[in-house]
Amino acid sequence: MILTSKQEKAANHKEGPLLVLAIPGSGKTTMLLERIKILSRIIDKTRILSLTFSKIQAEDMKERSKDLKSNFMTIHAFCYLIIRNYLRKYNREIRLIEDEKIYNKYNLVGEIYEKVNHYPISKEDLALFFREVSFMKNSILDKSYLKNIEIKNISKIYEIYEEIKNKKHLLDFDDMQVKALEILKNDKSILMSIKSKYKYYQLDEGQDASLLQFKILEEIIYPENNILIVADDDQSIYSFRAANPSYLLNFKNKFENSKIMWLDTNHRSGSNIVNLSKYLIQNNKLRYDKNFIAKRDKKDDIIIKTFADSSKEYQFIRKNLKSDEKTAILFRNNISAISLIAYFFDNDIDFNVNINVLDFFESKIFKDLLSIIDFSNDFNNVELFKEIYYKVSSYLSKEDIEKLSYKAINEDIFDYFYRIELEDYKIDSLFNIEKKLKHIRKLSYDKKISFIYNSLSYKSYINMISRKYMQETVNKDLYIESAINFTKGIKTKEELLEKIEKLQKKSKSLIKSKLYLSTIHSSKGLEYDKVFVIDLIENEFPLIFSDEDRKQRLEEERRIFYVAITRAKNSLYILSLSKRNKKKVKQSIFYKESYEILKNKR
Ligand SMILES: Nc1ncnc2c1ncn2[C@@H]1O[C@H](COP(=O)(O)OP(=O)(O)OP(=O)(O)O)[C@@H](O)[C@H]1O
Repeated sequence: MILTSKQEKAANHKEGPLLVLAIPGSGKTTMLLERIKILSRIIDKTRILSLTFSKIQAEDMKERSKDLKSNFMTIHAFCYLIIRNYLRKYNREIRLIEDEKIYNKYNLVGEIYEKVNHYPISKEDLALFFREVSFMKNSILDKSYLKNIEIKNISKIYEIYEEIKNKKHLLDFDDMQVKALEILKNDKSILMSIKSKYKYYQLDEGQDASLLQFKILEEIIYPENNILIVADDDQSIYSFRAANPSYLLNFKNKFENSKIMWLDTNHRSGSNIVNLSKYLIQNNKLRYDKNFIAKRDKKDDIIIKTFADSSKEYQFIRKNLKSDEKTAILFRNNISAISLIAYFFDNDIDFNVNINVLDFFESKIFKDLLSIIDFSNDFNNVELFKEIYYKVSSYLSKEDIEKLSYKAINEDIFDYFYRIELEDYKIDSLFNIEKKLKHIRKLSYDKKISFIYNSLSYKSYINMISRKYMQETVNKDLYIESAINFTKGIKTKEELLEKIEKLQKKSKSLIKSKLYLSTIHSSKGLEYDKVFVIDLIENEFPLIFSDEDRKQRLEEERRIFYVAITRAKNSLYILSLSKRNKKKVKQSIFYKESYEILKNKR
């Protein structure tokens, strides 16, 4: 491969700080790997440290550099290395509680929450707790940040969590970074040992790094500041994880003698894809303006289409798959994968999938639906009834429910309510619910779900639930459609669990297929011959839950779409639907913007 003059100039950079701002496919990673080769003529390769944000990217770099025996690491792995040095030096022990089976951070916070609030924490609050604490630590904010988070007694829970970790020498991933910075600042000998190990530093995907991560870098590169950072502010899609691209906008002031260079030639995609991405991202205002040059001669194709429903969309995808092309089907919501997977299962099409499929089956909506179905087969079950009575408009109060403690174990809940004192309107609603639940017993799971949603008032309940379930409320039709598609024709719970297990196994297995199903976030940094960006529907993509910072959020969503379309080398498909769960839906704003750009062939 012959490097362009700009790539060559960047790859030949040696001393001092350099920021390379680049467009997608401009060979950032290619240039970084070339730079290792060039530097290794004057220094041992192991003295060059290449850092990146995600494991997938670090693996990709390693894979692409095969025989370049250099150091490629995620920032987290690097922090772990610093901590290991520290532990060895002081003969101490620290335990990671990130993914330990029994004693992990989730169990620990769960226990603390229950002690403080006297009831168990919900799955959603647990995820929110760690998301916000991580954001706070990565942004180097103090704990007053937590005051505005909607979790009961969060500050107290946080303090106890920190105290226990301190006492028992436990660390989670975010602590690892905080601790690494603390060690570098306070322990000169460890700092010096790291400094003497490496001479040149490179950071890929710099737009994803947080302030805390930049501070760690600053400590180790000082005073030579031999750092090369490559970044594309238009591909910054991790603001929720405290990515801080504004640090880079300040690069010139931060480092004396720093240089900035631009890589503006796209070597990946054909000219149609490059042009579309160029004009599309210009709809964002908060960005560096850039040049876009399309280098490849090979003709590329862009197809933009709207289908009546998702099954038509899948049929179209299937018709356009070729087994010898590396192909990605990319989506904004990981829930989008569920129906697609069900379709591929039914049609014996092999694929790789990199999402945690269990998230869907553990989601509130899916669990609620299963509880209602389970109760329909077991009218004696008080525990199940307590979970569902307010989700199917029974009008029963908490006091009514408490009376169930007087019910005989084998007595039917409905019969019990009919024989005790209860208002007429409640009795009427119970008659109705009983009749409908008996009706669904003989239906297959997909039909049960459709009936529960439409005729058992679950739809009204889901519209009213708390803001914490915004994802479910906003995307309720996607959830229901996915549940219906996945359970099509399934008659028993055993059959359903079997299918979920099969899917789980599949998501963990290594397959030779060239077809990848992925969220857009996980596709960053990667490339495919053919890319389908699916489900471009208003409300589903952009996915914005509140009006707060709407403008910025929309720009971040547009960057996500931009990452998706710039993964394609030869063919790009932009696909939308006119119906979701049999309801009319509108095309995403990004679909419309793309359509306009393509129509005007600017
Ligand atoms: N000088 C070049 N000549 C020909 N092909 C090149 C050149 N530089 C890079 N490429 C090719 O272009 C594609 C994109 O390169 P690379 O993945 O390094 O880009 P990137 O800037 O890291 O992309 P992104 O930011 O979109 O992830 C790769 O297939 C690579 O082999």
